[in-house]
Amino acid sequence: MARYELVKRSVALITLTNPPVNALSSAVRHAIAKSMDHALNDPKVTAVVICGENGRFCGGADIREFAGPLRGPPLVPLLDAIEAGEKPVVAAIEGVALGGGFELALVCHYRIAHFKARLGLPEVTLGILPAAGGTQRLPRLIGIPAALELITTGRHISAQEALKLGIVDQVTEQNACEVAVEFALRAVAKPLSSRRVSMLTTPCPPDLDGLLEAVTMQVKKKARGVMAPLACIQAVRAAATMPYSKGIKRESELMATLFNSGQARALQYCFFAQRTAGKWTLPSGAQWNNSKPREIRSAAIIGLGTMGRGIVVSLARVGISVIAVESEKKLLETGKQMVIGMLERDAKRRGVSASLNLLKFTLSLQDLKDVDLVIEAVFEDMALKKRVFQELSKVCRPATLLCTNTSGLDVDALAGVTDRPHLVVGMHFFSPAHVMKLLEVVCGPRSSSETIATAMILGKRMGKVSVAVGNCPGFVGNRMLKPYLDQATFLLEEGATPEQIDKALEDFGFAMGVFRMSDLAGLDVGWRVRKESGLTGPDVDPKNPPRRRQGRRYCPIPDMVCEQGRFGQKTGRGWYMYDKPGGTNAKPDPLIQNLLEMYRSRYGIQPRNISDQEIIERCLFALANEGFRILEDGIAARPEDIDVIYLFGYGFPRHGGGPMFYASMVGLERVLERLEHYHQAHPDVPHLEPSPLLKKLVACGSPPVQKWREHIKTMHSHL
Ligand SMILES: CCCCCCCCCCCCC[C@H](O)CC(=O)SCCNC(=O)CCNC(=O)[C@H](O)C(C)(C)COP(=O)(O)OP(=O)(O)OC[C@H]1O[C@@H](n2cnc3c(N)ncnc32)[C@H](O)[C@@H]1OP(=O)(O)O
Repeated sequence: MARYELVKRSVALITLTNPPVNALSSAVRHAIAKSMDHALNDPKVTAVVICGENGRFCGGADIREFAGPLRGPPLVPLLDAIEAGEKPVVAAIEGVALGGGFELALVCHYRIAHFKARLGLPEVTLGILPAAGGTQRLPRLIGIPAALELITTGRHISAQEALKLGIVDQVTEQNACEVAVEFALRAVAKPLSSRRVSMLTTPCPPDLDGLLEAVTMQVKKKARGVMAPLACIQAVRAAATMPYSKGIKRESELMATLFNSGQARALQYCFFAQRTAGKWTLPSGAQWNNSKPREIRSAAIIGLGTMGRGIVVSLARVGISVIAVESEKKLLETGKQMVIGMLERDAKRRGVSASLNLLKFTLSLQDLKDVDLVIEAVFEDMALKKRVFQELSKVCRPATLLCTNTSGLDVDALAGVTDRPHLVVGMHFFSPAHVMKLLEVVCGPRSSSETIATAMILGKRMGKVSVAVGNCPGFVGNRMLKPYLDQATFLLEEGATPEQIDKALEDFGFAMGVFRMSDLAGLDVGWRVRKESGLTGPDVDPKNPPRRRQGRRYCPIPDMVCEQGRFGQKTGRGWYMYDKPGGTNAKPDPLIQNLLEMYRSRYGIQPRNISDQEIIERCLFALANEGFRILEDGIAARPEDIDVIYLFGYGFPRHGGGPMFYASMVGLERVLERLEHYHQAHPDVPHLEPSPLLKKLVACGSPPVQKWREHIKTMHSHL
């Protein structure tokens, strides 16, 4: 767990050896304590260097240990002892120094960083705070404003920024351990008192209260209802107003309030869920670590609408040559100018040059014959997509992968019109595709493991979180959206307003309420889908009762809104009104109020007061209920995948963990009971009927999310 060597005859080199990130597990803490004791008591040793094996200093505390009882030497006294030692200790930071790893570096008397190293205190992203002295030492070292920013955001910084801030003493392009050993030899016999960060006086800004107040407001606005950043601010205040000995106690008290909180559990779950999601498996045994992806050097995108443009940018900025195809000259020219603008702005922001030389724009599919992979991003129309895939089959070389960006159509039906169904896969990007991190990789029954592996790795290369899902209408994300949207519109019928529903969801932590989100996405998309599926429009049988379709409750209000030409932000009117078409400032619209009132009186609905609790329960439990069905159907392999999709694609708050984790946190028994209650009240809404898997899990004692898989007996996995 830590290697101890004597180098240059008098320097003790302590190397943390806990792959992959040298996390500070109890065994590592024990080994550090033992090694330090040895070094400080060996008269041959004049200085100490601490580094990490495999070019990684330390990724912080072992997060997996947080779920169990605390064992091993506690970190704070261990780190205090290193700082208090009478021999100079130098941290040789390569790779990462994060969280507890950064706090370990802060107790060393000197810090040498490799120029590629990254440092940071990301604890806040895990729902906790840097509780090994980080909130007390960093402000003393770099001042309150900079420390506050780093601690409340969890942002990683480069070695160069760390040098500028005064966190590290030297940045090197050479081997950081070797440089640190030489540095340590030079530090022998120099006084250490000024190098003990906990002994420094925190440089205080003139208006400390004003600054803390401003940061508190900022944090509350950005992360509504999230506890950890607020606790971080209080801990930093202690660093400014208390001696270290008291400040560290305050840090520990604040940590105690966070450590076992639901938010911390949810955020730590998200950390691992995100990493689990990339580990796809198929019933055949093929999986992420035994399937070889193809190397993709060139790609083509068909369609330069909003999605197509975002996909071109995502590919080009990671060095893939892209041929972009449109059907008309004018559309091609407009798309080209927009892509170039997006790439230039993106490059400017990242301080690199725009990779415009990788782009080619064409009207001819014939130009695609040599590309490695094609992503179709044309209009959401099955017949059109089929024509494109047939054409691609003829044009592209036999080994070219054919992908579709459909948001819910049958991927296998598209595969069926090609000469290579095994090379067809869905790559469902989320709008705007160059910004949103989620990629659903839709595995058709005939998609080969090599095809899936290639799409998954390509997503990762583009900086996306790729999740493998099965092929069914709407896949995972959009399939679950339907019951969620339905509940929101039923609540409108019953007496709620769009603002009330959105506020309840935003207070819960969603980036945007359901109606604001729909306005942003465009209301016409769903309207067209409903018309195509016979739910609205001229094809609806007039004998249909007005608020029922296909044997279940149906709310026509969204259709009525669209009939008025209100398609959301793009038309300046939707569920809300905006200053202008394309405006983003949503204001309640009295016309919508009128529409709702007229609608209710027309159907004799007596509006009632609806509580926020009912809004949250009906929307979120219906969402999770569909998630359970998706697991039963084998469309998602595990609840973590569903949660990751909702976290990265639909703005579900991370501190809620995702719909499935949230259901488990509320308690499956309670979710079941509430769904039964609401289904009894609304028997014509099948989505409220508790799914068999939910019932089964409750019958099995409501196991934790990570164990649900053991209870899912899927006969026909789509993965
Ligand atoms: C009433 C009760 C009172 C209780 C008081 C309790 C007091 C307890 C004392 C606490 C002291 C606090 C100490 C400290 O302040 C707290 C911390 O340090 S929290 C941890 C902070 N660190 C991080 O957040 C870093 C997390 N890791 C990363 O960001 C990345 O992994 C990385 C290091 C940048 C590397 O990225 P990649 O190369 O892309 O690799 P992966 O991310 O895929 O990771 C590989 C592998 O490693 C696992 N892993 C990574 N970090 C950790 C970790 N810190 N602990 C455990 N495991 C980790 C990751 O899950 C991957 O695993 P795999 O998927 O391969 O199984």
